[in-house]
Amino acid sequence: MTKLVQFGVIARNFSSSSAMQSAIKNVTVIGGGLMGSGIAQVSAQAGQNVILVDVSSDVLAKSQKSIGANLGRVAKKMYKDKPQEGEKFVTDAMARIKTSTDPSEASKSADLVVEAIVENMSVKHKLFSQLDGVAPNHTIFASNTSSLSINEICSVVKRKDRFGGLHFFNPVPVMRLLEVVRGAETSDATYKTMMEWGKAVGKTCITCKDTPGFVVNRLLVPYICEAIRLYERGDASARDIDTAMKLGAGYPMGPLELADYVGLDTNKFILDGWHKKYPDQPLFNPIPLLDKLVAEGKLGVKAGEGFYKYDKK
Ligand SMILES: C[C@H](O)CC(=O)SCCNC(=O)CCNC(=O)[C@H](O)C(C)(C)COP(=O)(O)OP(=O)(O)OC[C@H]1O[C@@H](n2cnc3c(N)ncnc32)[C@H](O)[C@@H]1OP(=O)(O)O
Ligand SMILES: NC(=O)c1ccc[n+]([C@@H]2O[C@H](COP(=O)([O-])OP(=O)(O)OC[C@H]3O[C@@H](n4cnc5c(N)ncnc54)[C@H](O)[C@@H]3O)[C@@H](O)[C@H]2O)c1
Repeated sequence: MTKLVQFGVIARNFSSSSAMQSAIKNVTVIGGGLMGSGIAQVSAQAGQNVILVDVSSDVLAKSQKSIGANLGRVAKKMYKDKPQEGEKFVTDAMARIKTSTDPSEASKSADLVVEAIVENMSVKHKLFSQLDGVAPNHTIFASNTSSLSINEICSVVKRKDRFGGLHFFNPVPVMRLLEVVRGAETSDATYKTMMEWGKAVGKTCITCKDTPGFVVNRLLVPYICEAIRLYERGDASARDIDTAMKLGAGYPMGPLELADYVGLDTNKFILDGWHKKYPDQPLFNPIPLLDKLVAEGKLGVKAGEGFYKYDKK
């Protein structure tokens, strides 16, 4: 029995110039959280058929709601004076997204599988080894990992030449960068297809080696961690640290606001993983305050509280 559920009522034909530039037509996104829902949205916006997968149907329902709202924001801008066309844009994109709780079933017709599940090597291994046996031969596998090694993630699959990293940024519909990560065995053809697909979904792509944090997170995560340490020492208030970096360095968000936005659990997963691998690097040392907040369930915006309090969505 198929577990695919289509949302959006009317499926209309869609042709977009961006969709024509990519060999990828069918994308399966695994993980329907913060990142997966954004990746599903930009893929559908670009005219691709998307299956969004999560273990939780509640998460999928929440994703569906947020994708609808975010598409509405995009449509408002794109079709300022043409609300009917804006409405059609939203309906068409929504109709291209199906949801599923069965990763194997959902990968059977995929040209590309983008994984955006929890930042944990053994959970990612379990998923990819399961999918390797069921996805078609030509299917490219990609991970949206923030910090784990692409070579290590793909060690469990046979298709190492058809595996790479596609690292998006939060919020996916807004952030223009995509880091395309080449593993040791990623083929030229796979790399080229990933770059073309990235452009087709509207991103500016850069090429990264499989090094910890690639480019952005190798710089950004130690910066966020230093801000948490500064706050933990009592050197300044959270508000003042954030104001300082917004007004003094021109960042759109301060580091503690950004930590809440990314998710304190994700920040902790990244730091713990790097500390384990590189115990002599003091920038990667554990931070007791971060550990405490995560243990208390204060994971940031998504939990309603982190360094700050938020309205629960
Ligand atoms: C850890 C990981 O591996 C890597 C990461 O992802 S690190 C995190 C990277 N991300 C960042 O650094 C984000 C930094 N923050 C920002 O750029 C900005 O604060 C922000 C874009 C999130 C919000 O901007 P802000 O001006 O405060 O709010 P807001 O006015 O609501 O949004 C700005 C625009 O984005 C749009 N927008 C915001 N969120 C959106 C979403 N989820 N979907 C679609 N559009 C969205 C708004 O409609 C608005 O558009 P407009 O200016 O044309 O009207
Ligand atoms: N949060 C960020 O700013 C950010 C930015 C770039 C990359 N990333 C990376 O993207 C990935 C996802 O991060 P997120 O912030 O979206 O996390 P999230 O917690 O918002 O979402 C993860 C989702 O994956 C689901 N899931 C877990 N195991 C699964 C499985 N086996 N099969 C299907 N679904 C499963 C969970 O139910 C959850 O809904 C992580 O690897 C993270 O490091 C995060």
